[in-house]
Amino acid sequence: MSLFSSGVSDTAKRTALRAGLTSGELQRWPGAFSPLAAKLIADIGFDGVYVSGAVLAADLGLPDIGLTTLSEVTTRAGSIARATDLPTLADADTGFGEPMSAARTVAALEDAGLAGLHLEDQVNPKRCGHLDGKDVVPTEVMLKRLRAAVAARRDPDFVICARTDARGIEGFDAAVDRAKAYADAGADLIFTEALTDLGEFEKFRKAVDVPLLANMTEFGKSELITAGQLRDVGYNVVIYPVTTLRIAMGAVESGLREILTEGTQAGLLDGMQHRSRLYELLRYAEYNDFDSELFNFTLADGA
Ligand SMILES: C[C@](O)(C(=O)O)[C@H](CC(=O)O)C(=O)O
Ligand SMILES: [Mg+2]
Repeated sequence: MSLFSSGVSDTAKRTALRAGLTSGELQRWPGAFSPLAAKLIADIGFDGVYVSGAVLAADLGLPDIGLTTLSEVTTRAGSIARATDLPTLADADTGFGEPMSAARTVAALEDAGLAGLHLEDQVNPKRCGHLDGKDVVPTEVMLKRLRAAVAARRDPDFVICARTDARGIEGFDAAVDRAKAYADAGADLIFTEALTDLGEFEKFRKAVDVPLLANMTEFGKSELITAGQLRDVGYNVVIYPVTTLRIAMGAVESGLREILTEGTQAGLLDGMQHRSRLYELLRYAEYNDFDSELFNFTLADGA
């Protein structure tokens, strides 16, 4: 029975994530801004779920500048991970402090049912990797962060992804050098932040032999490259971190404006997720196995 939480064990999800990384197929992980969005991502047929730090902060009404705490991230990421049978990777920013905090972050996210996390080499306070003015710590400092994280891991299948923000600061070659050092320190996956175009993704792929993750965030420094192109150059994972939130908020904003001017939401019904689709995603009818009084209604046409 997997109504109340995922039917797939944490270990099986981590094994699935690792199998995806070595499958030779591009793994596609959209960001889920909520547990419900994670259910939709699985239903549509994606390979995994991403929990974005930027989205988690925005959802709390905050900018993505390292204000969110380990507890906030663990609680929300855990709720998202539990809502789906897919593996979920969480954005752990810089690890919420010094290396020992990065280690504790691994323990907390393992306990919360995540399949993996990523740690980045930015200084605190961090900022979005696609903004100017960010900075990175020396390689040695990031290696301490990573080694602490790797040492804290109890499930050997829990994936530790290292993100380098160095491309926009120290240049492409420095980013490659850092990626190699991070892989040597035990990172299973490298997040190549803010590369500019397909040529750079291709060059990065040729320069290292560890699994690579591409960030297709909108309105940033990277050209929006298709899954087919990323697959062809040999990338292993693509995330669409903020995309579902941007889509939803775009629709919410225009809908709110229409309600304000028209005085009704009647013209918006076609664009809405129908009540019946929501109930399908929530598996509402199956809760009847516990209590047959729960789903004893029929939905009115057009309701
Ligand atoms: C991937 C990212 O770390 C995130 O938190 O989702 C962000 C995305 C964004 O702000 O567009 C980042 O690239 O820094
Ligand atoms: Mg982030």
